[in-house]
Amino acid sequence: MGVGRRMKKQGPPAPLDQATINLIKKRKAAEAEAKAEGGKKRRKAAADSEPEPETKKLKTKAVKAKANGAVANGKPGKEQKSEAPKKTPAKVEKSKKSAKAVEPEPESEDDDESWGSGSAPDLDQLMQDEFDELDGVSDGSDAEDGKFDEGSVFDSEEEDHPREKMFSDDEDESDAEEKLTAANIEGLSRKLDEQRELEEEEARQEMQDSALQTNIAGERPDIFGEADTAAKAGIAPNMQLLRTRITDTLRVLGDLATLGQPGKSRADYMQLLLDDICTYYGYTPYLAEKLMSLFTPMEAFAFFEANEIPRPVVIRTNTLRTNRRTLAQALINRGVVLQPVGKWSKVGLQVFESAVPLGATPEYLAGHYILQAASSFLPVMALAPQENERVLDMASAPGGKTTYISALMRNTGIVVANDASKVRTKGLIGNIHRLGCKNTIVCNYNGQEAFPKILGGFDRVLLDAPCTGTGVISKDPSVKTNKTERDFLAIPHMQRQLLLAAIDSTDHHSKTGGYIVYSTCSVTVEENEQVVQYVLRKRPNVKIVDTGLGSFGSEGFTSYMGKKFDEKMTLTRRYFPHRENVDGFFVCKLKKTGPSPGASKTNGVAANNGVKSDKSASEAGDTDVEVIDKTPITDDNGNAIGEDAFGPFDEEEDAELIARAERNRLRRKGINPKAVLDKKTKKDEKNGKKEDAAASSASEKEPSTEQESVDKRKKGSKKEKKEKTPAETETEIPAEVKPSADASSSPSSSKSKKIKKAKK
Ligand SMILES: C[S@@+](CC[C@H](N)C(=O)[O-])C[C@H]1O[C@@H](n2cnc3c(N)ncnc32)[C@H](O)[C@@H]1O
Repeated sequence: MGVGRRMKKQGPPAPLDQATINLIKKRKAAEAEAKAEGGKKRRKAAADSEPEPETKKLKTKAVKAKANGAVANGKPGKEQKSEAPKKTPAKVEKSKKSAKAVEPEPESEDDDESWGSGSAPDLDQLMQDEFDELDGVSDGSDAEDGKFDEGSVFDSEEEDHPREKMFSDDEDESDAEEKLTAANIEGLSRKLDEQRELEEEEARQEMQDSALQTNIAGERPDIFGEADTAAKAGIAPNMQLLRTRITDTLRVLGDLATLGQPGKSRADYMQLLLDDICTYYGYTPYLAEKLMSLFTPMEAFAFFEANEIPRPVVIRTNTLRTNRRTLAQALINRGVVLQPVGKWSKVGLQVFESAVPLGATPEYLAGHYILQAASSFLPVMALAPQENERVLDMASAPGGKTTYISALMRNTGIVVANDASKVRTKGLIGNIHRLGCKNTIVCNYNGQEAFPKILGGFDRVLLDAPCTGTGVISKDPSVKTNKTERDFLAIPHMQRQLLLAAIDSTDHHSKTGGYIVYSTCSVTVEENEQVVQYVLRKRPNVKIVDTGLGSFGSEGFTSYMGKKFDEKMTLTRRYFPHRENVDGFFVCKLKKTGPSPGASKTNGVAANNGVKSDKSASEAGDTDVEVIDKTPITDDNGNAIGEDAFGPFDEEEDAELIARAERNRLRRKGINPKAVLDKKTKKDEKNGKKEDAAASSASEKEPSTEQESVDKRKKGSKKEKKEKTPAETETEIPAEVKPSADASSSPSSSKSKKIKKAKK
């Protein structure tokens, strides 16, 4: 298949370039200083290239504001960060690679820089390949793709749906890049400066690291003594000292035998590290421990650090309305400094500075772009929706992914955008209108209950599940303290049920699809691999398949804390702020291979298909989940067959028909059905509970009828008995067998309730 073909050729997207943003900020600060001192030549050159002096002033202000924002964001050590960005070994390594990657091609376009921190060893060559390939692909064709992988996914789709035909007359991509770069001359003029600064920073960091090494070499730092002293003093911790102790502890943990103090175990150091991280970064011990368990101590530190830094701002061109070149030009004219997010994506733009609010430009209001985190593109790229398909976005508000799906489908087919929150659907509807998505229907259901009961048989389903948000702490630091143990039980439970519903809503006979993508913006195993593992047990009719996102990101875990997961979990993808400089994300793609087996039901909805939950589900201690697989039944050619094409029989509907038949039967016998109803049931009937009322009152509230029935039963033939409907049995049941009759009535009752629920 085409999925991943382009990715193979062009290589994975490089991480977003935070270094460039940091450098721009630093450069601006230095620029201001230099100006105060009389100015520096190279800054003047940059100033000369600035077409509009007023805009430049504004930009400088914007940068300062940004820099201040960065300082204000995250309590501890912020000043330190803004002055000399703290670099973990991983970051230093990235910087090295970045500098190397950018260096050989000074004349190349901005893209190289924006992805210059890529970790791929032969990034230059990969970039070159990407660039070559762009010539054959139109700008608009990929425009819907996100900043990162969109390009590759989109390309993968092109084999079956050559979108370039629709948009190939947009422009020559190489020309577009050049024009864009020329227009964005300021960014280009900084390139060499930035490269040099990268190298300088790298050298500084190395010196700092080696100095630190020297300090502790040959001695065993008394880290615990420091901690005790501070604790005894009862004073607020000095953040600078705390940070130093964290790095010291990390070093000791790296060589415990040499540096560890006698009598102190690894666990002691880990506990100290955990405590210090909680104090320094402001996490609850519960969450800090959970997050630390995902990494080595050193990498955990890098992760916590990355959570203190905002991710790069990225916008996605909406190709339903424009193309990237036109958009970039328009924004540059407004004083936005940007560059293409990567050559493999012709729609993503990384924004470095903006003199105007990006959420209020005329282009924004006209729906030419949407502000969208780079990682948000990944699930949609993995979903790879095709034109003319039926796609369900099960938890869709505010619609970043929905609108992307819609655009990838070129406004063809149908996108059902659902969200359980009515309030949030307002934002969703706003985005759909603004971006001009005309193939999208919005609905407001609890995904667990509504699908596939109300609607099923989709070619593809995206479940971008509600989650704890541990991947987006830089955006929402409240996650550090407001997520409790209970959340980490309740939320994964909901995610499991939603994913089961997503699977059951997918048409495994789809000629073009049959795929489900599950994603979260959380990094915990409970919300990711464990959820997938659960549904693999519950639904043997799905398997994990390649996301098509190439080697970008890390593989999902195949084991965690003694738990073993499906070996294909390596096909799932994890993204981390400190590795890829994107929000933490998880993406898993599933392929449905057959109809869902009878399984279980959650949310207290009684099973109505008579199929019991499977063994594994019971073992897992889950409540039963009702499964109504509305996958159309088709012949070998995939053509729908007769009535079954609309799905299996609806037992709830049948129950209503049976109850009606019972009322008619009573009438035929000369009995007024209403006469057998007591006042209560009459009230119920008025409220629409006719079936329940008829059943229960006939069996319990009408002694004469019941007695008559018993007499009849005594005399009656076996044949008559056999002919009785369940409702009849219920009506005429002898007193001694009432319990079972009641039991038989209760599903009917619960079914009526469900009918009403569904109707609502
Ligand atoms: C991660 S957000 C979705 C973001 C969206 N996919 C986007 O790209 O803009 C999760 C969404 O799930 C919705 N949600 C929560 N519980 C749900 C449920 N049971 N069924 C459907 N949607 C639900 C929330 O209202 C929230 O909007």
